[in-house]
Amino acid sequence: MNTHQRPGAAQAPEPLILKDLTLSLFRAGVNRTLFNKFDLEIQPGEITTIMGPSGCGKSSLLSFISGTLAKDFTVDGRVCLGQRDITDSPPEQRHIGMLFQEDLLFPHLSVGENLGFGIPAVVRQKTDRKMLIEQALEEAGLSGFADQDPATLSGGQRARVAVMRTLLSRPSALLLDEPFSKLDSALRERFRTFVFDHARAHNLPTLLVTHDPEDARSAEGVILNMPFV
Ligand SMILES: Nc1ncnc2c1ncn2[C@@H]1O[C@H](COP(=O)(O)OP(=O)(O)OP(=O)(O)O)[C@@H](O)[C@H]1O
Repeated sequence: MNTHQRPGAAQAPEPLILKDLTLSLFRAGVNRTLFNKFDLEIQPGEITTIMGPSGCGKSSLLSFISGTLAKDFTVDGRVCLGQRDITDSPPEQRHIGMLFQEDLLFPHLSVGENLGFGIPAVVRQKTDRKMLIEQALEEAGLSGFADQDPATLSGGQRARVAVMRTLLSRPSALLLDEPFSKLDSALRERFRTFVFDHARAHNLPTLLVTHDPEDARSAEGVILNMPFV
């Protein structure tokens, strides 16, 4: 798949940068440091993988980047998109796309409505919403599915809709929190390729967290192993 600028794309791609991140948790009288002066830079179109066992802090790192970290944590450090420091920005202004283990499609909306949900107003003004949805469905191999109820889709089809919905929101970076772990092995292989190809085609700096070495190998980027402290 070639890198391409999509209609209505918001801005030039920028690296995702973490500077001097220290993240700790105080619980039952004990202070536990998950990250200590951690630095990371992911260029547009690159996929970096962080691997580590359950509970080491992978999801917490993604929450810090997306602005949804719980108040229980003590944090120091900055997160930037290129020159833009977004550390203190509310989540909705960060434009960070996320994919999780669960596809989180809205059950009360059709497939097309799910896809249309996140399209930013600025994109809708410039580009026909229906055309964007149809284009996304085609890319997901789901042409003609717009009016369908998400519950009628297979797991793989739902997963592809979730990816396209995230991309339609025009994110500046993509965070992947074990999005492959609930899929069976044949589907997993194909879905990995689908996600990684799209992340690169959209020139997104992408951070994958996983405990599966095969996910990390397939991403074909830098692999970092936790714990770091
Ligand atoms: N809101 C919270 N309040 C207190 N502790 C939390 C909170 N969220 C996570 N933790 C703790 O922080 C630590 C890191 O959790 P996190 O979910 O980031 O790990 P993880 O590496 O993503 O694990 P997994 O692979 O199981 O998802 C764990 O000890 C967890 O219990």
